[in-house]
Amino acid sequence: MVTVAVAGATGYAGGEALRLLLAHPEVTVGAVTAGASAGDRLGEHQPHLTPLADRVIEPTTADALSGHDAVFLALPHGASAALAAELPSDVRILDCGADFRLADAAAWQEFYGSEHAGTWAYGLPELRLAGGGVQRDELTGQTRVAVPGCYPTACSLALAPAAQAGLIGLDDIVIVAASGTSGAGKAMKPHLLGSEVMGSMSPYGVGGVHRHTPEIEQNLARAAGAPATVSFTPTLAPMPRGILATCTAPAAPGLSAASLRESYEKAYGAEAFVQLLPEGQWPATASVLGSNNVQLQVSLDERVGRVIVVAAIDNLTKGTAGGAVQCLNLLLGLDETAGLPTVGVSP
Ligand SMILES: NC(=O)C1=CN([C@@H]2O[C@H](COP(=O)(O)OP(=O)(O)OC[C@H]3O[C@@H](n4cnc5c(N)ncnc54)[C@H](OP(=O)(O)O)[C@@H]3O)[C@@H](O)[C@H]2O)C=CC1
Ligand SMILES: CC(=O)N[C@@H](CCC(=O)OP(=O)(O)O)C(=O)O
Repeated sequence: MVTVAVAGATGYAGGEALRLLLAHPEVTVGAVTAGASAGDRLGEHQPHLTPLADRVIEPTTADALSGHDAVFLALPHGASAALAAELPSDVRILDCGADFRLADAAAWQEFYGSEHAGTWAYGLPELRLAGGGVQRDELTGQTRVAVPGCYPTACSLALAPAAQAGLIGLDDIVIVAASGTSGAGKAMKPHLLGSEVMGSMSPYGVGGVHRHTPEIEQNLARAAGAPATVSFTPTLAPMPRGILATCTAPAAPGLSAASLRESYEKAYGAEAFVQLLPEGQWPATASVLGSNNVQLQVSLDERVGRVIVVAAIDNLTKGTAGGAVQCLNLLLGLDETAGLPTVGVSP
């Protein structure tokens, strides 16, 4: 058994990590830590995590987190670097925040407005890479992993096979994605009040300013082996969980619908968590909730010459905590699927 501590245990990402870790056959949950809620019982904040209801939340310090085989950091952006520096180098750290996701320090500065902390191995195992590789191979032997953002998980897995195979143009990629409100975390924000969100959908971060834009571009450039530019527009949907990403790009000259589909079958046919749906069936967030699955459908709009890929994930499972557990399994040499649900909870 390995012991895993969770920092940010009272938040949405930390809570989902604990839900999954409690069901993991090789894991014992160690320290649970947070910020202002330190000293409370975990059950006051995460009543669904019944086996841990009486655990007392500890302050988030290196002392509380050290002595574990692995640590999940589910803290606000900017909190990870200082903590990670204080933890022994052999402790596996899975950072659910953004601090170490980008390789380009200038892009970090532009989109996050702070000093770049560095770059860790990127935790999206199924990401296809130029030259025929796959990101999972780069995770073996690592002790520090940057878990992807929720939108980049859905959007990158949607378009990477086409980018890798040269089936799309890289300079006119357009993505519109809807997210459930848990993507924004638990902290109170006026635009997330129930009366603002229920029964309404609205865009935010419009005009190329959302911080996931450079992360998606980075992933697609790695898949294609050439720079990619993305117009990304997120929208807020009146549901607690789920992301539905509609991704389109110019089709390469002469591309047929059959060869497009074939390239996705080839890329993801052996993946446990990525399912290309049967022709005519479209992804829906309700079909993936609570599971670590990514459901995809591809189409060729021959009239305008564009490839369309639609992807659905649960932002808290595959989009954060499930992705982190998947990476933990790889770091530990366990079955990549250990402890991870592939069955959802619809409706
Ligand atoms: N929600 C999502 O879908 C996704 C989230 N992420 C990332 O995961 C991380 C956590 O997000 P999320 O769970 O949504 O956020 P929440 O706001 O729901 O939770 C934040 C957690 O961090 C703790 N915390 C806040 N400030 C401090 C501090 N100064 N010191 C120690 N602990 C602190 C909070 O504890 P307390 O209760 O005591 O305040 C809480 O446990 C973020 O980096 C986010 O970007 C990544 C992908 C998707
Ligand atoms: C609905 C909503 O607000 N979603 C969040 C994305 C959450 C996510 O993936 O988080 P990090 O990159 O912050 O880790 C947003 O758009 O900022």
